Amino acid sequence: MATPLVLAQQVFSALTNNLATNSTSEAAQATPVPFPTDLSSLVTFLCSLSALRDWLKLLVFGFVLESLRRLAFHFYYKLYDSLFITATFEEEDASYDWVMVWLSKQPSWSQTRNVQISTRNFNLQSNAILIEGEDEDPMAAVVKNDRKLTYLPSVSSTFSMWYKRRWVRVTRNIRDGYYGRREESLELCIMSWGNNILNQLLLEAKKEYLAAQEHTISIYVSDSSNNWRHIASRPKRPLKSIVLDPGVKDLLIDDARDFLESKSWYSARGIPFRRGYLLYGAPGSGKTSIIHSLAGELGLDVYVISLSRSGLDDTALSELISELPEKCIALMEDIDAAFSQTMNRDAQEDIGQDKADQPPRPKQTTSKISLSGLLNALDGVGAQEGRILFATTNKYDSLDSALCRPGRMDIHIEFKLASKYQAEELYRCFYLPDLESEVNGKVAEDDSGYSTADNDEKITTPHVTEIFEAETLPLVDEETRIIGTSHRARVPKLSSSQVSKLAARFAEAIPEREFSMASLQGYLMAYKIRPYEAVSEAPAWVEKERAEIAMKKAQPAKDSAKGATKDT
Ligand SMILES: Nc1ncnc2c1ncn2[C@@H]1O[C@H](COP(=O)(O)OP(=O)(O)OP(=O)(O)O)[C@@H](O)[C@H]1O
Repeated sequence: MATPLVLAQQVFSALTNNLATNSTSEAAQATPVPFPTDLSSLVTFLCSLSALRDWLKLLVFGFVLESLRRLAFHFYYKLYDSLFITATFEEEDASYDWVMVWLSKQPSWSQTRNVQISTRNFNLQSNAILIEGEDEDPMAAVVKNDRKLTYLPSVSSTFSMWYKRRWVRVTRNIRDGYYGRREESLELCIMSWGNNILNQLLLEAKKEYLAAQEHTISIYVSDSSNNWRHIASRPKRPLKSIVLDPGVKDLLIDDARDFLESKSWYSARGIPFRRGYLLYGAPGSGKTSIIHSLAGELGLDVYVISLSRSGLDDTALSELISELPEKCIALMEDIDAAFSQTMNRDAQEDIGQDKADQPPRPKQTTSKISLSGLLNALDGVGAQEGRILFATTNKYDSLDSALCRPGRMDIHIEFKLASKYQAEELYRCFYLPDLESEVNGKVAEDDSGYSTADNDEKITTPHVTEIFEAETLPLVDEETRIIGTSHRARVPKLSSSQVSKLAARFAEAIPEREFSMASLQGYLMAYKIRPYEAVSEAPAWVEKERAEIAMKKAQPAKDSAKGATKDT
């Protein structure tokens, strides 16, 4: 049997003979080359083969070339990194809006030859962004809050601009995200050694944005991918415009303010820095309104957690709550509605036990949230510190006591139907013009809502209704009937003592705790410019409403009686 050494020698001699045949050297053909036995002679031997030598040269040359290329790129990126700061902003992030608004305000954009013209307001109230000269447009003065035009960087193109004597390259990209969704991003590349310039730019953009948002609150909801998404900015509602029983508003605002200032107190005692308020009671009594108003007063954004959102389960809810920012209002409206069955831990046992003589009714749930999932999300390890939770419900008694206990819901406030006091205050809110000026920080003389009519002396007479009768909408023709009041009509100028007197009379006509504030507001809206009639016609309205409510109550009884007759 041939040993490996013998085999190697045979292969070697075949190879050398072959190489020798190809070469022209006769001598090489005649004298066989001895097989090298040590390493150095093997290398010398290999190098003596010219083809192999060429391959080796090529290999070394390629290696050196590739190394040089890599080195050059390495130094290029190093230099680029130290010369340029690159920042990317994703569309769903708030910082994207800041920078877009900031960019739209840069004068250099109006000089650019390739821009996108947009009417998007980036969640701002209209006039925060606008193109030069738009304010001088006479049309803009008439239609005050129309959509303003802005210059924006066009998509997928690159622009250069100067910021504080630094060269900045702006690129706006669009790519296809999940589920075919279009995802936008913005890239700023600033030529600067230090990071400070990026911080300055961001601070400037944020400051400008927040200044423009001063009179608004931002509302966020969760989207189908379980991310918080900004959906709207609403004007702040003045606390004054919400009429609650005496002391309720003060209690809420003082408590929330004190909580926000007590972070160190909580951490010193190891108590989770969270506060929960449960507002319950009659529909249309101002629960949601006071929450939005408080958000404005405290300068917090509102994050609406819709427990009945499809696809929301315990894990997703936990994730959502843990992603709340520090210091915000989390709002869970109609907390009972996520669970169509009675919302307590013994719910399973309750199923079908409403009526002993009937077969159990299968109860449907629209939500995948369980009560324990909700409780864990509210105060589990992932729950955000510093948040204020507001939950509202019309069915207080159906809530589980675990959900309502202090630590989760620290303060429970009942909202009842309107008292006489609330009716009186609501009337005053409606007809006193001061409130309007407080909201906008100026007197809105030409706003149709509360501005004065130029026929003062006529209006203050007791026969004022006749004047306004003439201002209501005329009949267009014989057949067309229009019900309502023209918006061109003006409310009469009333002194505060007159309003007080009328408000007291109005409150007299409204029964205690029988109607919701929302229905009273609806009634007063119909008499927006007729304060005297709002008072004189209130008793008739009360009777009409009572009759309607009685009829609605009687209807189900009638229907079931009809059903019973049919069955027999
Ligand atoms: N106390 C109040 N003061 C002033 N306006 C009120 C008050 N209560 C209700 N309203 C008005 O009624 C409307 C409905 O109010 P809101 O949505 O706050 O009631 P709610 O109690 O949250 O009702 P629901 O329980 O049905 O959600 C709003 O337009 C609001 O302006």
